[in-house]
Amino acid sequence: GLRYKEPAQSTAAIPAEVDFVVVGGGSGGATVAGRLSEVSKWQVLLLEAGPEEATVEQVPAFIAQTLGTDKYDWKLQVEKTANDITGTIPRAKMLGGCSAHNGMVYQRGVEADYKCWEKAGAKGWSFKDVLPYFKKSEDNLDPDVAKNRAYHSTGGPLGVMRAPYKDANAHLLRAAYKEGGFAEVDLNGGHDEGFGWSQTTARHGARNSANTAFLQGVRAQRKNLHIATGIKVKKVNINAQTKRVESVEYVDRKGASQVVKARLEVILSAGTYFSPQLLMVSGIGPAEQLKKAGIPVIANLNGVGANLQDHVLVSSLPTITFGKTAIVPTAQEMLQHAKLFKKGAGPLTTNGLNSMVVRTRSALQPSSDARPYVQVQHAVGWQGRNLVPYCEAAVPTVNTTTCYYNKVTVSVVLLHSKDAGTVQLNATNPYGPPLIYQKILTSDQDVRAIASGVKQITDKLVASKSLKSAGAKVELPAKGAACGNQKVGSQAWHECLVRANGAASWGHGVGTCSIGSVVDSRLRVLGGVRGLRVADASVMPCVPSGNTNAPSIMIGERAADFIKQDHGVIRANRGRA
Ligand SMILES: Cc1cc2nc3c(=O)[nH]c(=O)nc-3n(C[C@H](O)[C@H](O)[C@H](O)COP(=O)(O)OP(=O)(O)OC[C@H]3O[C@@H](n4cnc5c(N)ncnc54)[C@H](O)[C@@H]3O)c2cc1C
Repeated sequence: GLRYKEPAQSTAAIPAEVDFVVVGGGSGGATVAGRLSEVSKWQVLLLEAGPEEATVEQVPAFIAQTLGTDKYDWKLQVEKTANDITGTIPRAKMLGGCSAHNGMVYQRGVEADYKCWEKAGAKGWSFKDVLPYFKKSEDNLDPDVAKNRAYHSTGGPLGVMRAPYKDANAHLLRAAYKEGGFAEVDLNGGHDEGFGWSQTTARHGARNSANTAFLQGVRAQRKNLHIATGIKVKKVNINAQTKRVESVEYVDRKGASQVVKARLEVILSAGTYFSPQLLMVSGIGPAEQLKKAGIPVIANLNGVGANLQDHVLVSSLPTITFGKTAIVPTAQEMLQHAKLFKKGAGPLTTNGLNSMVVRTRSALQPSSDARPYVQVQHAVGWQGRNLVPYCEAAVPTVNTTTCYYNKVTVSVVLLHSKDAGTVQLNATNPYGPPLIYQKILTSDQDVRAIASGVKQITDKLVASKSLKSAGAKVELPAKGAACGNQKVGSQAWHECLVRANGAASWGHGVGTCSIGSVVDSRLRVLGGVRGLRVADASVMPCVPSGNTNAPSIMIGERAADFIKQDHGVIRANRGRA
């Protein structure tokens, strides 16, 4: 019932000249392109390096199918440094960008996050300023959530809903967090701390990426919207005298270099790792780096590639093995699930235990910081016996067991770190992958804060009567050899485990083209450059206290409004254009 078909690839011709070129069709770019193309007199071209969105990812139970694949993932490598953690960073390479393969969790962050943005120079980006743009996109499909009109709205292009299906183990987890003293709240409804069924970017039980929300429905009708996938942009051509953007250079499907002229503006939405690289190869960035790579300097902006902030997932985590296996379908039931999915119901509509989110302060985070430092999500897994996995029967590329599980890893995440990393140009191969230097757990403060978060959550789960009485077993994080002399379960033991077992990026990198140092508050590139903006996660000066897709889409919404205002299409106001 679920035979998988790859989407047809676009062969659209690329015009020689347009009004706007948007580079990158991810959360920010798809939103900008969709919104700009509402103005019928404007010719808008969206260039995306990856293919069309992988349809398999539209089934929430199959999230992460495309992670690590050559076709749909950039598989970025982190550079090795003496005391830092290396590894790969997943980054989607397809229309929809990371919104097409992420965990679907919809979070906006908290008010204090946007205070941090304003403090960094992002004037006019307080929570009060950005809320209308979150609401502008939103079509909240849960009436009990949507009725809170101060925070939510309906009718926007982006479906937001809780997964319609929750299995028995998810309910058990809910009981455990309640018992642990967490308030069950709407984490997008003005509450900094608490827990709840997570809101997800979905409609009718299926994923709603920025592509399916902002482009898919209008693509065929809008003759002024040109979308070309499989097209990698090489650089932006900027007049060295006037510093005005003239055109975009890209590699066509046959591998030849081509140029498209941008009459009004170019908007870079290639994401946190590629937007700064594109600026640098186009002559905007730290002069020293550009000179080393032989690139003529148009604007010496030291902020380009700096301030890389991310959420950090530690490796030493508690696990819960449940007494019962959730969702073990027979062949007959699998077919039933496929039929239910078409109606927006059943187990295929859930992103697994990603459907439960906890956000809290760490007991050992800096007390002066109003932002919560700890978020908890859950990664399901299988432990025990062999079986023919459900997902594997349905789709060809599978690396998940979301479809059934008896075990969950409690994913504890550090939301704010002391140090920031960098994205740098590779002087010997400036057009190849950029050099990524992360700063993960490089300070004692970070280790203390996250170890305390793991301890807080673990202690509550271990003490949970609901879990115990249902036969679930909570196991402490695996013991590192070096931690034997610490008391098991103590803060010192948790800190030791965090140091011994390491951590990784949670895929939420931001900040490398920050408002205030690379772009101004209207997202225009600084340094006297004209006709160039950045609109994606890279402009966030501080990483939000929550997943970063919704803020990236909000940035896309604002960028489109700034452009419409600056070109006299709408008046300078907030909310709907
Ligand atoms: C595995 C994973 C799970 C995540 N889970 C969640 C979650 O559950 N909830 C959440 O809110 N956030 C999540 N995130 C983060 C969130 O999805 C991202 O922060 C957000 O999508 C970033 O949007 P963006 O527009 O900045 O970049 P992207 O969405 O990455 O878009 C950039 C696009 O530009 C294209 N591009 C790059 N270079 C070029 C070029 N030279 N020419 C043409 N195109 C180019 C890329 O192919 C890509 O499509 C997750 C991220 C990952 C990686």
